[in-house]
Formats: sequence, structure tokens, C-alpha cells
Amino acid sequence: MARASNLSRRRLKHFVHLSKHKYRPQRKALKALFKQDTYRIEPDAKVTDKSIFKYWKNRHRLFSKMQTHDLYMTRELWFSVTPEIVAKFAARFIKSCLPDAQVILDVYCGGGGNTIQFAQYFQKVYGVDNSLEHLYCTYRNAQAYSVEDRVWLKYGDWPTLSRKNRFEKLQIDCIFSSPPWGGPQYLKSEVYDLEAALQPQGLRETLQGFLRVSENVVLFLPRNSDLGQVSQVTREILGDEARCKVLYVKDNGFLKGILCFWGEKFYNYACQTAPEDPTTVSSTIDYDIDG
Ligand SMILES: C[S@@+](CC[C@H](N)C(=O)[O-])C[C@H]1O[C@@H](n2cnc3c(N)ncnc32)[C@H](O)[C@@H]1O
Repeated sequence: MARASNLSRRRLKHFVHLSKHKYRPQRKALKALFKQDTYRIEPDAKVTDKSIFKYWKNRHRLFSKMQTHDLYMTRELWFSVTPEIVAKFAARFIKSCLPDAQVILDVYCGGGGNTIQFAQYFQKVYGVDNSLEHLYCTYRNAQAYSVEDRVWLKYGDWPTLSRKNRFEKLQIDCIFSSPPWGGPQYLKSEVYDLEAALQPQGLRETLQGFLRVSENVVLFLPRNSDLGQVSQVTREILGDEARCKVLYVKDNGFLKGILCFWGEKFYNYACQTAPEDPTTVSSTIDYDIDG
């Protein structure tokens, strides 16, 4: 019993990073999650919830360690986590473009799909999410990949936190974000409206806020995103000559979304220095807004 609570305390200590004291009200809830080993996946126990069955069927694509390590998912995370191969591609691509980068901020870090892959290539990864359960899953999943020491998590609502202008001091080399797309319904309309449908802020506000923290910004957005909006917002915020690089990413032959890059070093990236095995995620169209 004593051993278990020491373990929980140690884990909580690791979990609390950016500003320790802010976690006091959450400590009890976190402790309960750890103690009850909540959300641990039984990879071979078939899910009964029909709405997540298709995601469960592809569970090994979400986390390759699904069968060999303890991994943790809430119901929402089943359709939110970035598949590992896509997350790895994004991390490698950013590393190739920004070889000296050390610190990444993953806003809306969810279950850690992206955070974990960033932690494989960068020294420090900050993750922010307004779900304590998701932060707990990120931490647990980072443990499965032995990268939890590089991962620093912050609980809270991003728009509120970002208004306090504290992230500017963290010397973030690149902000990555896979914001909530609004659930699986995002494909219902032919064109995804990046102002009306993206949560919790539209593209303009999201990008403006991120650019205050870092000059390098990467967003993972729906494959049917309105590229006209991307172009317009880019020019409105960064000027008429500004560009945004857009890569279409596939996993297992299926288009998973687009990666949008803002930042000079991304635009001038030479393909011959692409991360090894560039075909695992095919960047089928390299869409340059000005190109
Ligand atoms: C698409 S998921 C991110 C998935 C993540 N990239 C991964 O691979 O696991 C979006 C996340 O945003 C979080 N979120 C939604 N609204 C938020 C807000 N206002 N502030 C902070 N996090 C928020 C949700 O809890 C969810 O975990």
C-alpha cells in the first residue's frame, strides 16, 4: 500500500511541470486515475462501443506499442489521436527543417500521439490540454515509449492560458497543434470551414496566438480544409508575400489530413534532405499557397 502511494506521488511529481502549484486542485483526481489504472487498454478485448470500433480495429496504427506496452485512451481519444506514422513524419520533417530546434510546444496534446514522437527527436516537449484525463493518458503513453522525462504537461484552456503571455518566455522553437476538428462529422461537408468549425478558436485566432509564441507554427488540419482560408489568413496576418506550406499526409493509403507550416525554414526545405523513408507517409501534394 505504502509502495503504491509513493509511486503515485513520484508519478504526480513528474506529471507536474510548468507550474507545480497550479496542479493542487487536480492532485486528488490525478491520484485516483493513477491508483485505479483508469483507461488502460486491453488490446485484445473487443470494444462494444460501435462508434469506436473502426478506430479500435486500427489500434496498432495509433500506437505501434499497443500489443507490448500499457497504453491509455479515453473514448474521445480513439478518434483524436494522430496515427503514429503521421506523428513520426511530422516530427522528423520539423527536425529536418529546424535541425537546431530543441523545444516544441504541442497545444491540444490529447493522448500524446504527437507529443511522444516529438520527444523522440527534441529535448523538451511541452503539452497543453484542458482534459486532465487526456494529460494523464499522454503521461502514461509517454511512459510506454520511455520519453516521459522529456514531456512537460500543462492543464488548462489554451485561449485562457495564452492570454497570460507566459509561453513567450519558454523559448519555443516550434508550436505544433492538432486542434479538435469537431469529431468524426468533420467530413460531412465537402469543404471544412476553418473559421466556423475548428475548435476552440478559428484559424485566424489560432494562428495569431501561436505566432506570438514562435515564428514556426505547424497545424494538423482536416484533409477537406478550405485552402482559400489558409491563404487569406496567412496574408492577413503575415503580409501579402507570406507563404504557407501544405503537405497532404497519408497513412496506409488513406489521406489523414494536411500539415500546414508557417515559418521561413519550412518554405525553403529541400526534398533531398527529407527524413529517411519519406514514403511511409506520402506527402502527395506539396501545395505552396503562392506556388
Ligand atoms: C485532436 S485532439 C489532439 C490529439 C493529439 N494530437 C494526439 O495525437 O493525441 C484535441 C485535444 O484538444 C483538447 N482541447 C479541446 N479544447 C481545448 C481547449 N480549449 N484548451 C486546451 N485543450 C483543449 C481535447 O481535450 C483533446 O485532447
